[in-house]
Amino acid sequence: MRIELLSPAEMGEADKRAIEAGPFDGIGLMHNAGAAIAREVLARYPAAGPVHVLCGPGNNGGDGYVVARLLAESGAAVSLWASGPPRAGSDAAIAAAECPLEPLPLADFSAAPGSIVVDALYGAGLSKPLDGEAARAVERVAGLGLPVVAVDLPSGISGDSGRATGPAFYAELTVTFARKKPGHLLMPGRGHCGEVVVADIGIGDAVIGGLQVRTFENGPALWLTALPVPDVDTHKYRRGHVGVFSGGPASTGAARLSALAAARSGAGAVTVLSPANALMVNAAHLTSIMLRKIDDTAELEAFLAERRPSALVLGPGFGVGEKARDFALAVLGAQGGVEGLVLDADGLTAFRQQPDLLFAAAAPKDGPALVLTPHDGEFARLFPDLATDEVLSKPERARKAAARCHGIVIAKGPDTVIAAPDGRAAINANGAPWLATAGSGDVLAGLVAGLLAQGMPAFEAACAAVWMHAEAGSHFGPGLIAEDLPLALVPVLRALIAEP
Ligand SMILES: NC(=O)C1=CN([C@@H]2O[C@H](COP(=O)(O)OP(=O)(O)OC[C@H]3O[C@@H](n4cnc5c(N)ncnc54)[C@H](O)[C@@H]3O)[C@@H](O)[C@H]2O)[C@@H](O)CC1
Ligand SMILES: Nc1ncnc2c1ncn2[C@@H]1O[C@H](COP(=O)(O)OP(=O)(O)O)[C@@H](O)[C@H]1O
Ligand SMILES: [K+]
Repeated sequence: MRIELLSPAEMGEADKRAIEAGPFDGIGLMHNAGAAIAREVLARYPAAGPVHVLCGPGNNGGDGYVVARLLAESGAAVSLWASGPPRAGSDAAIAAAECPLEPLPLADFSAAPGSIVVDALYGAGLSKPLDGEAARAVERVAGLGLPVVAVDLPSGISGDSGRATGPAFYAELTVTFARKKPGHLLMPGRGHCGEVVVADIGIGDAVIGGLQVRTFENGPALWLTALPVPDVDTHKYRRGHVGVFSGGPASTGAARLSALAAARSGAGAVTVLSPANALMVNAAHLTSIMLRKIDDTAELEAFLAERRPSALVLGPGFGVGEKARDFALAVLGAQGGVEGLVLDADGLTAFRQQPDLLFAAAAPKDGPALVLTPHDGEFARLFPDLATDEVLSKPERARKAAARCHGIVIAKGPDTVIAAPDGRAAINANGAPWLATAGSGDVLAGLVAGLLAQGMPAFEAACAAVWMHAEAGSHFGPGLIAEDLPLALVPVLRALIAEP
């Protein structure tokens, strides 16, 4: 799988370098792009009524002129609507000159029911919200309920951020070129794209490789080789030991969900670290998972020294306060052995007044890795300036947050972004809304810790956990509750670790 996600600027650069490298010049790439779209339209809508191709003034429109010509040559009934002529001397102007159809003014756009729309108004070059005749065309197409095939991106959607700053088409199918763009995976863009097909238009892998892209679609290709598989001669403590802090007697379930997920991920041993007053309730619900009393920092330090856990989860159901801060700082300051700390939920909120205290503690390079798993609300508590910066895309926010906290940030949601301080970012797109259920995040936190404990590098562990969690949830589907997720991980792991 080709997992790089190209920003519109990187796509422009790829285009330029591909033209320099040959064999295709600009109009050659445009012919390939138009041919790929025409092929998809003919394959998917073989009995289609009239096809209406809407062309903008740039190269996205240029692709549209190629599509219109090819569909007309194949015998389809095609109408061409343009918002104005392409710039003289551009590739789009060549494509328009090659197209025998006379464009009608976009302002007059109308279509009969049963028609299909090819949206070639704006793609990578979208620079402002759609307005005027383009906005009206979006409205009319939606009003008529016509299926839309988008060229590169549905017009109105930013390829960088997935945002719709104004009206935007809802496509049934989006055909993009060379690689997906972040806007195909980020919300609301993903919801506008329908199915996304990536067409090869002659931009080689070497060209993409030369761009040093730092944004990826999350999937096994990004981390499978780092996924821990036990050696034949392993023993349970070599498979990693995870400690999960429990809250008080009325809020212990979240920690047990994390603990179960850590165990299912393959950690050899998991211990719930419980305050004395919650030991009985935890004991009543734990079997393979161990239990230990920890009420203060001294007891925590004794546990770290004696039992040498390799990763810890702090936050689910824990309670917000000084104890959460003290424990997190004690884990981050632990000498040797601890691979990582996953801070979730209350563990994040506990630092809302003094986020710098947390970030400074995570700064030393030889200390435990810090992984933060905020949903939008928690993100805003730790990074209020980034959360309210309307210019930043979700990956840009997560990257800046990761650099600031010296840790991995898992910015959760339907389009979870995982970012590392070194600038890598992955966008996850295999989730489903069934995952939006109480306790689902607790399972994710445990899963990350389980992988960290087994020695997986933090960015890869975070990406793998997010993908497996989403895969388990979307396979399970309707009726999912968080208790189901740890067991639902089993078939996902089995498929990933299957013998070749
Ligand atoms: N590898 C590539 O980069 C290739 C790109 N191709 C096509 O080229 C497209 C990019 O072309 P362009 O860079 O010309 O960009 P667009 O065609 O997306 O936009 C063209 C121009 O419209 C103006 N504009 C943007 N948003 C507007 C708005 N809301 N209202 C009014 N005017 C607006 C901009 O100033 C921009 O210069 C891609 O999306 C793709 O379809 C293909 O031809 C094949 C190869
Ligand atoms: N609409 C959605 N589509 C896919 N995944 C979602 C959606 N909404 C939430 N999720 C995922 O579900 C989990 C919810 O975590 P969180 O908000 O911490 O809930 P909780 O605290 O109840 O466990 C996250 O992994 C998030 O990415
Ligand atoms: K488009």
